[in-house]
Parts: sequence; C-alpha cells; structure tokens
Amino acid sequence: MIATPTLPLEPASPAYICPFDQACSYLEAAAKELKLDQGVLEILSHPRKVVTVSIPVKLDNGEIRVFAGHRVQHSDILGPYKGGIRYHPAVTLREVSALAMLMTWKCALLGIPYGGAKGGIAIDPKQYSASELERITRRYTSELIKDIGPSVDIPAPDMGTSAREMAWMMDTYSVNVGHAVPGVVTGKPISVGGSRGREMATGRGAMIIVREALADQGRSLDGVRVVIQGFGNVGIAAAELLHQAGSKIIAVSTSGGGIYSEAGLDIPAVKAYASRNHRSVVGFPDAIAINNADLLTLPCDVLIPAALENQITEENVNQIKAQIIAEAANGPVTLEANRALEARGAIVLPDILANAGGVVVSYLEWVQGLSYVFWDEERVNREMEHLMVQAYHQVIQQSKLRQIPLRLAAYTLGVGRVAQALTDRGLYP
Ligand SMILES: NC(=O)C1=CN([C@@H]2O[C@H](COP(=O)(O)OP(=O)(O)OC[C@H]3O[C@@H](n4cnc5c(N)ncnc54)[C@H](OP(=O)(O)O)[C@@H]3O)[C@@H](O)[C@H]2O)C=CC1
Ligand SMILES: O=C(O)CCC(=O)C(=O)O
Repeated sequence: MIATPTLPLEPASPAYICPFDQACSYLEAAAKELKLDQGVLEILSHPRKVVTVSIPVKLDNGEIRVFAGHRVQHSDILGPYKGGIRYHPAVTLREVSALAMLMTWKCALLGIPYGGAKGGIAIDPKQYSASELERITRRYTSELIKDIGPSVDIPAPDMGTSAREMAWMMDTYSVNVGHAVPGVVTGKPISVGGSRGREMATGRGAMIIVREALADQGRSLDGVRVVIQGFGNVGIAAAELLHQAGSKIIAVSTSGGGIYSEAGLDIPAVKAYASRNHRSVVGFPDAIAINNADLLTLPCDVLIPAALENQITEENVNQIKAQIIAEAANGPVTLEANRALEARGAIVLPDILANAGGVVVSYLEWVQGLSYVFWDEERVNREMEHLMVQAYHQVIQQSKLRQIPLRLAAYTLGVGRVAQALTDRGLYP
C-alpha cells in the first residue's frame, strides 16, 4: 500500500468518487505487476509540485470576484511537465492531481519526452464574457509565471479552454519575460506558432485507436454504430472523422442533453446547429431527444465518452451495451465499472492511449516551434498516426504477454518507463 500522498486535498463526501484515489489505485496495480520497488512507488504516487493561486478579477459590471486556480506538476522525470488547463465549475485539486498523474503515464506510453502536469480554474466559462475570461487567464498565467516555461512546464487546452486561451497565456508569459516565447504553450492559434492538425488531434487519435481495435476483430469503421457523450473539441472531431469513415453516429450529447437517430445523425449538420446554439445539440431537428444517462446505455458497437470523469460507474455499468468503450475523456470509467466491463469481456480502450492524440500533436507543435520549421497537416497527421498505432500495438502485445487487461497493460508500459528513467537518473535525493 502506498502512503496517502501529502496533498492539501479538499474534504470530500464519502459518496464522492475521488479521481486521485482512482489514479493511485491504477498506479499501485501497475507497480504490483511490475514488482516495483516500494520507494519508487512512493515517489511516483506524489506530485512533485502543487501550486494553488487566487485569481482576483474585476468583472464587466465592476464587481470583484476571486477564483481558485491550480497547477499540479506530477513528474518531470522524462522531460518538461506537460498537460492541459481546464475551466469547469467542478475543478478541484483532487481532480487536477489525478489528471496530472495521467499525463505522466500518457506521455511515457506514447514515447514523447515529457512529464505530466494539469491545471484548472474552478469556473463555469459560459457565465463570463470573453473579456472577463481574458483577464482571468492573464492573471492565472501571471501567478504561474515562475512555474511554467518552454523547458519547464508547457500548458495546452483541455475542457473549457481552446486556442484562444493559449494565445492569451503565450502573450502574458512573453510580455513578462520581455520577448516572444511561443513554446510556453501548445494548442495555440496557427498565427502564433500553433500546429496544423492540433484542433482535431484528440478526436483523430481516438478514431485511430477505435479503428485499430476494430481491425483486430476483422472489422472496419464502416457501418459501426457509435455513441458519443460530449460534443466539444474532442467529441466533434471524433464524430466528424468517424462519420467520414462511414460509421453511423447514432447519438451525441452536450451537458444539457443528447440527440438520437437510429438512422445515424448528419454530423456536419449537428455541428453547424451546435455552433449556432451556444454549442448545445439540444433541440436539433431530425433526431429524438435523449438524456445523458440513457445515451450511455444505448445499444451500439462503440461508446465514446468525451466529456467528464466518472460517467460509467457501478450504478450504470450493467446497462452499458457497447462492446468497445473508447475513453476519449480522461477517467470516464470508474475503477469498479472498469473491473466489471473487463470481467464481461468488453474492450476498454484506456484514456492514456485513446485520448493521447492531443498531447502527441502538442509535442509535434513544440518540436516545430523549437526548430522554426512548420509542417503541412498531412505530415502532422502522419507523424501522430505513427505514434498512436505504435503505442496501440505495444499495449496489445503487453496485454498478451502478461495476460492482463488493456488498461493495466497501458499503465505497466507508462509507469514502467518512468520508473526505469527514475532509477537510471538516480532516485531524487
Ligand atoms: N482538448 C483536448 O485536446 C483533450 C481533451 N481531453 C479530454 O476530453 C474531454 C473533453 O474535452 P474537450 O472536448 O476539450 O472539452 P470541451 O470543453 O471542448 O467540450 C466538452 C463537451 O462535454 C460536454 N459536457 C460537459 N459536461 C457534460 C455532461 N455532464 N454530460 C454530457 N456532456 C457534457 C460539454 O457540453 P456543454 O458545452 O453543454 O458544457 C461539451 O460538449 C475531457 O475529459 C478532457 O480532459 C483529453 C485529451 C486532450
Ligand atoms: O496537449 C497537451 O499538452 C495536453 C492535453 C491534455 O490535457 C490531455 O491529454 O489530457
């Protein structure tokens, strides 16, 4: 057993499924499988640095409001800390700490030279104007100025943020240090050194992993019935690419509810509708309204949760009918639900593999920026696909070799590489 990490975690009710506890359980299982030294496990279970800042902001109406912002740097053993920034009302230090740890294993699994980090602000971005969000983002960046940098810690978009926030972060950092530093963030607009293909990258990566899993069953994307929870950056890209590949997307959702069509949704039309409708799919014509709980249990071949953690739990796992669950979101399946799905032979494509396309193209963006040479989208997609397919096959091979499920296989690869590097570097003094 690992000692409880010394984090200043918020109190939580007993019913709360703590993402950090879940992440530590997966780490522990991988450490057991790898017969890792207890001291190495202790080091890996503690984030290296935890920063919490107050973000005071004057709103457009003159009122002052103070938000809590976090950045958790889990590990820099393989390279600079890397991971997204989330703006969501449910952001907590527990959540950010879990997501930071996942980033460490994800980067190691994909073979990219980064450690893991995550940041977040507890805020509902839909409630604030663009200028308020800009002030919040700039203040958050200023508070973190000593903790981030192109060879230290490189933020990127996550839920509730996009290229726009990355441009504000890049500008604030650059003004503070006195010269332009595009490499301080990835997922930037192309105009300031962003990479072609980054916006679609996470959804594209998920599509690639689903395609490979189907190919292993002698099937293709053409004609498979897919349900996607979450229709934001990741969900839209996955839906568009799967739709183009001939899959039938029978249901998608946003936070207010979902839409369902047995004949398959016209995804370009749904995307156009959502962009006119405050990003919500609710009310889309030519489809049946469905709530988010029922959407998850629809009969389908592939279920892609692309929103929040803890969506498939002990409560609903027995109603899940999909045989393939691709975790485009981070942590959408709880530990207990994962166990139940694996026990009945469902294929759970774990988050640290299925949603790694985003950080892979972030890495390609960083490499392009450092070398001052920018690639066309075809090259970016090709390089990303190579790393994704390679990681998929490594996970399958590890699973067969050790006779373990895919998630544990992915974890043993990611954790094992970090543990090896830690040992080779010499344990932290
Ligand atoms: N962006 C990236 O590159 C990466 C993202 N991820 C993960 O993918 C997931 C989604 O991120 P991203 O697409 O960027 O986020 P976005 O903010 O772009 O989109 C999130 C989507 O999820 C919906 N949503 C929120 N809450 C719920 C809910 N309770 N039920 C159903 N839908 C809901 C939102 O609806 P609404 O607009 O109505 O709130 C929105 O459609 C997250 O887990 C993130 O960590 C992983 C790797 C990289
Ligand atoms: O692109 C990145 O650096 C990080 C993406 C991210 O936050 C994630 O993979 O969860």
